[in-house]
Amino acid sequence: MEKKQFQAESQRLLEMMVHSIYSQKEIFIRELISNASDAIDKIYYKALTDDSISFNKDDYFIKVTADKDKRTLTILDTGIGMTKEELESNLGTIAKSGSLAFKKEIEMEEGQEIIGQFGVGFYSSFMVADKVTVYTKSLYSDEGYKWESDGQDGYTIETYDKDIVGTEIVLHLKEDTEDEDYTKFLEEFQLRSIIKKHSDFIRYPIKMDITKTEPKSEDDDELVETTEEEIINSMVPIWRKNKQELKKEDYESFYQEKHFGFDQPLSYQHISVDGMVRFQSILYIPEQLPFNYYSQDFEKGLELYSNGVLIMEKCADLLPDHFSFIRGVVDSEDLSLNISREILQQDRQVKRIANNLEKKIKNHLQSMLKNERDKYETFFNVFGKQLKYGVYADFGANKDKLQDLLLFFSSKEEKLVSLKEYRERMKEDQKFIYYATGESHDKIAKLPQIELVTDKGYEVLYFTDEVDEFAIKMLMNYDDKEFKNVSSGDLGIENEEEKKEIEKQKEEHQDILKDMKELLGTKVKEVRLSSRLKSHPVCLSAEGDVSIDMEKVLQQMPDGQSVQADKVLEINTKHDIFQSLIQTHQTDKEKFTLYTNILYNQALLIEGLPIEDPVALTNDMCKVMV
Ligand SMILES: Nc1ncnc2c1ncn2[C@@H]1O[C@H](COP(=O)(O)OP(=O)(O)OP(=O)(O)O)[C@@H](O)[C@H]1O
Repeated sequence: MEKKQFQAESQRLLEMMVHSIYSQKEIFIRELISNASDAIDKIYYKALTDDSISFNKDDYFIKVTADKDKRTLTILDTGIGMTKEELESNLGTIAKSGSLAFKKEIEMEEGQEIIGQFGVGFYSSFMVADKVTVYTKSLYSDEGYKWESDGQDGYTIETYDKDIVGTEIVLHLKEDTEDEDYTKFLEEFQLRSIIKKHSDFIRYPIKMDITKTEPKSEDDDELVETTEEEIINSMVPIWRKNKQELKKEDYESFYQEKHFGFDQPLSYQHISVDGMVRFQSILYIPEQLPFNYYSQDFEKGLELYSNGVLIMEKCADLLPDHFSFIRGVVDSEDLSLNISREILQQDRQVKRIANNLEKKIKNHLQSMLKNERDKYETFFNVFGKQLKYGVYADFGANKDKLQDLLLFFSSKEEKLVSLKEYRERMKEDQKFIYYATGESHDKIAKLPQIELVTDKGYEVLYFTDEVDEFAIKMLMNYDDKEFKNVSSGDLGIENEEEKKEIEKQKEEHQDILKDMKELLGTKVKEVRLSSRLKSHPVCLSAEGDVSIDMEKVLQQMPDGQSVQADKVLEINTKHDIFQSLIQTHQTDKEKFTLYTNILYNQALLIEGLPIEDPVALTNDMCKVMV
C-alpha cells in the first residue's frame, strides 16, 4: 500500500501561526532575541568540545536598532549564523527547529540550555512586519546570504557580502491602522521596556542606542541630544546570584524594580532547589495590604520564567489561596512550555514547584513567628485574615498546615498569642479553649458572658474578625482541646455546688421560666437561669453550631437569610431584677410581661442585635417609669 505524506498549505499555516498563536504582538521581540541568544550559545557550546573555536564572552552581543524613517527594526547578533541549507530548512520550514536539533546533536548537560524548541518563534515577526530580511553568515561558511520573505509568497535566498559571522534580521514594519499601532515598536522608550519586560535576563548583552537630552556643558543651559550605545538588560538575574553576595538593599531594589508594591517588602526569601524539580525563586511578603487585596480584582500569582525568559506575569497555580499575598519570581528550566510560551501545559513540574514553595513559605512564616515576633505580628495584622480564610476554605483541607500560624488577642496577655502558647499555659483542670466574639476588644471585655470565665482566671481569646469563629469551628479543637464560645452551652467551669444550686432554683422557679418563654414565643428557644452571669441581669446565649455572631455574618450573605442561632435568654438569679420578676409574676402579670420584653430587648442590645420593634420597647420603658 502506498503511504502518502500529509500536505500542508504553508501559506495558510503561516497565517494561522501569525494570527492565532500569540495573544500579544510585542512577543515577536522576545522570540527574535531568544533566537539571537541561542545562536550565541551555540558557539559557546561548540567551543566547549572543539578546540579550534575560541569563545570570548565579551565579543558576543545582541543589538536592537530602530529606524523611524525607514520603518525598520533590526535585531543583530554575533551568534553562529546560518548556512544556505540551514536558512532553507530552518526559516523555510514551519515547525522545524534547528535549535532543537542542535540540542539533540550535542547532548547538552544539566544546566546548559537552549531556548528554541518548536520552530515557530521566528514567524511571529510577520505579526508586525510585511517584509522580513535576514542577512546571515555561518561560522562554518565563507559566504553570507540574504533571505527575504513577505510571509505570503514564499521566500528568496541569494548570496550576500557579509563580513562578520552572525545574523541580522530586519523587520519592515506594517503601516499603522485604526486598531493597530506598529510605530510604537520603533519608539525608544517602548522598545526598551518591552525588551526589559521579556528578555531582561538573556545572558548576553542586549545593546541599544539611547538618546539623552543634556545641558551642553556644566555652565551652559542649552540642551543637546546625545546618543550612546547602552546595555539595557540585567543579564544575570538576582535569583541566580550567590545569596552571600546579596544585601538586603539588593532584594529591596529588585522589589521596587518589579513594581511588586509601593511599600518596602516586610520580609523576603531566596530559594534555590536542586532535586526532583529544579528552580530558583525570590519571594516577598509586602508590608502593606494591596488596595484591592480583598476584592475580586486582585490576582494572585508569581512571575514565572523559563531560563530567564518571562513566561507568565502572574502564574496563579504557583500559590495556594492562603498565601496569595506573596509576590515574587520563579525561574525553572524544567517546565514544559506550549508553543506560544504563554500558557503552561498541565504540568507536573508546576505542581511540584507549587508544593515546594508552599512548604517553604510556611516554614519562613513559622521561623518569623519564632524569631522575629514583632515582624510576624505586623504581618499578621495585615494578612492574618487570609490565613484564617485558608483554615476555613475547602472544607478545612489546609487547617492542619495553617493552625500554628494563627494569632488571636488574649484577655490575659492583652496581646496576640498563638494557639500553642494558649494551650501550653492552660490550667490543669481546664476543659476548653475559651473565646468570645464581638466588634472590638473593648466591647468583648464588657460582655456579660465573659465575666465568670475571666474571674475564674481562664484566658479568653477575643475574636473580632467575621471569619474567626468560622475558622475555629472548622478546626474544632487544638491539641485535643475543644474550642468553646463563652456564650454557648455548658462552659465546664461551674463547681458541683453551683450546679446543684442552679438546679434547685430551676425547679423552684420553673413557672416563671415557662411563662417568660411563652411570652417571647419563637424569639428564643428557652429561658434559663444562668450560671455564667455575675453582675449583669441578662444575656443571650446560643445552643448548637450557629452562634449569635455567626448568625449576624450569615444573615448578611445573599443566601444566608434563613440561618438562625438557637437563642437562650439567661437570667441572673443573683441580680435584684430576679426578685422583681418573682414578685410581679405573683402580683402583677402586666408588669411581668413588660419586664420580660424589656429584659429580652436588653439582651439583644448587648449582643449588638437589632431591636425588632424599637417603638414598642420605648413605650414599655415609659410604662415602667410612670
Ligand atoms: N538569529 C539566528 N541565528 C541563527 N539561527 C537562527 C536565528 N534565528 C533562527 N534561527 C534558526 O531558525 C530556527 C527556527 O527559529 P524559530 O524561532 O522559528 O524556532 P525555534 O527558536 O527553534 O523554536 P521556538 O518556536 O521554540 O522559538 C531556529 O531553531 C534556529 O536554528
